[in-house]
Amino acid sequence: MQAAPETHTQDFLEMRNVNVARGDRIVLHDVNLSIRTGEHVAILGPNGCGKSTLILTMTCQIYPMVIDGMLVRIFGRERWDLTQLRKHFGVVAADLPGERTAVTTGLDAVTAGFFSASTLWPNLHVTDEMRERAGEALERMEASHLSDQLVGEMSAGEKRRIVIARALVHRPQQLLLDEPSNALDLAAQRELRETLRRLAAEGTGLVLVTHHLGDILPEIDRIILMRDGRIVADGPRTELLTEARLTELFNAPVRIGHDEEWLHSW
Ligand SMILES: Nc1ncnc2c1ncn2[C@@H]1O[C@H](COP(=O)(O)OP(=O)(O)OP(=O)(O)O)[C@@H](O)[C@H]1O
Repeated sequence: MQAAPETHTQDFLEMRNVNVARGDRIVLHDVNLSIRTGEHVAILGPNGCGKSTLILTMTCQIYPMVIDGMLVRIFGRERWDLTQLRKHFGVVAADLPGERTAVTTGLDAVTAGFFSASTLWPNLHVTDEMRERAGEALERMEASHLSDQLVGEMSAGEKRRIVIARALVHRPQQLLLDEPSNALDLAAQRELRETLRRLAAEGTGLVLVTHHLGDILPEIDRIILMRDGRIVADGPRTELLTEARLTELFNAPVRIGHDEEWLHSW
């Protein structure tokens, strides 16, 4: 059975006057941003411009500087118990979390997502409902056949499906993905795009950080361009995904090719 995402009537995100320091430097400056629940957004910008920091701020893994007028509201609330908040969106990390046993299967790795753990350590209390929902998440990723396969023996593309399934166990309505196609071969990139399109069609909002225009699904209509820790443009793809805008953003010549609704750059 396919699980529908949980529905939220509140905006996924509202940020006002957000400044974030890392180390002894301010790396996000005066960010103002709203994202509706279920909205699809791609964030682009040169290395080090603050994209991952912005995602970490959205997921409350990093906190902004406390200044007058600063606001971060997630699903309508400024204060969250983090364990509760994690149930409301899914975060697709670059890889599965590090430590696991030699016998961690696909189903174990996905079920461990309920505990933000790398595997099902003996002290974790796994309920039948958790196993069932982990099975549903694998099904949604068309990855049920990976349930019993050892994670250590999976290909990069197969592991990426497991990583996304983990992020889906709480049936989130918003999924945050930071460079999801990194290290994937051409077939696995294609699989990933098809997977994300399916999730988008089911109503899961995608917030995607990427360096590859090919990752920007036709469903993603809103583009945010960042440079030097600032949002420098926020608007429709037709206006922002142009050679002129990207050449200016990356300070280097960017050429864009079109293949129906898809773009690629070189
Ligand atoms: N743990 C850290 N401690 C101190 N500074 C950091 C840390 N992580 C990142 N930074 C700095 O914060 C700035 C923004 O980094 P961030 O990772 O958000 O950029 P990014 O746009 O995601 O880059 P990339 O495209 O290379 O992944 C960079 O100048 C980086 O050097």
